[in-house]
Amino acid sequence: MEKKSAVRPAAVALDVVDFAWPDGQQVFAGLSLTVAPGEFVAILGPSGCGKTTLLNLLSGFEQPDRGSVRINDAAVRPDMPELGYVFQSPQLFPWLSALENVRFGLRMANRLPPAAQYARARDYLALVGLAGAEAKLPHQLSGGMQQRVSLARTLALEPALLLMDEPFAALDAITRNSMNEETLRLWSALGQTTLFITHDIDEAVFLADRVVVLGIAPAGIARIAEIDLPRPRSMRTTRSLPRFIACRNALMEQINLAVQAA
Ligand SMILES: Nc1ncnc2c1ncn2[C@@H]1O[C@H](COP(=O)(O)OP(=O)(O)OP(=O)(O)O)[C@@H](O)[C@H]1O
Repeated sequence: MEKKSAVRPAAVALDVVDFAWPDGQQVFAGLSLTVAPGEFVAILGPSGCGKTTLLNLLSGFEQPDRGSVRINDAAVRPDMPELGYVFQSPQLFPWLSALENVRFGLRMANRLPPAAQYARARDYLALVGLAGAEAKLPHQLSGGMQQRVSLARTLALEPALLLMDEPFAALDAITRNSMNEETLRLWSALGQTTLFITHDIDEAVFLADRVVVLGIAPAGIARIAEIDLPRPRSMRTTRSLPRFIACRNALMEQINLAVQAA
């Protein structure tokens, strides 16, 4: 697929980050992680280990008590144009068409005249496989299609860093598999740095260049696994590779150890 944009992917650096909630619960102590421009990193870990908190720190919604979170060498702020988010629920406006939902972010960013906003919104809807669905309202779309609209809305802003918080957790297994392939197709076309939170070990291994396993808070990073499976990846071939199976079994073991250690 042809590149749609000249996204310059962002570098991410968390440097010895401490974070506790106001009630005193420590989630991270001395957490450090760097993500290279264009890298796809999955964050995996048991429930309550701090995955969403980590994303909130990376997006500047929460501030560390100590240490720093930097995007392209600048302290992160929630309004940075580099940042794009995709959440578990598509969060579409029910009264706006698919096209207007995608255009919404562009309208808010106010960087393009209206005709160019519509052109770009159409482009990104087509890119996620929804050409022809422009006029549909969210309730006329399946769950998977709604999540595609949400993805198109975020991608249309051409973020340098895409933060995805369990984006496909609410979808059925078949739709989820096709969204995983779609995510890789879009990532290789657009090239943005991506951090993808998931509970699902297979999903993490299938998608990522590296999988970061978090232990129960405040353990921080329990393991970082390099996933050197060949790209492009597909469900059918990648998931049956012996290396895929070995990698996911090793990660499963690691997560079990993290849970037992808590
Ligand atoms: N706003 C908050 N105030 C106080 N504690 C919080 C808050 N949000 C989360 N926590 C606590 O911080 C810890 C980490 O929560 P977080 O939601 O980041 O975990 P998670 O790994 O994303 O969990 P899950 O996989 O279940 O979504 C948990 O113990 C949680 O109870």
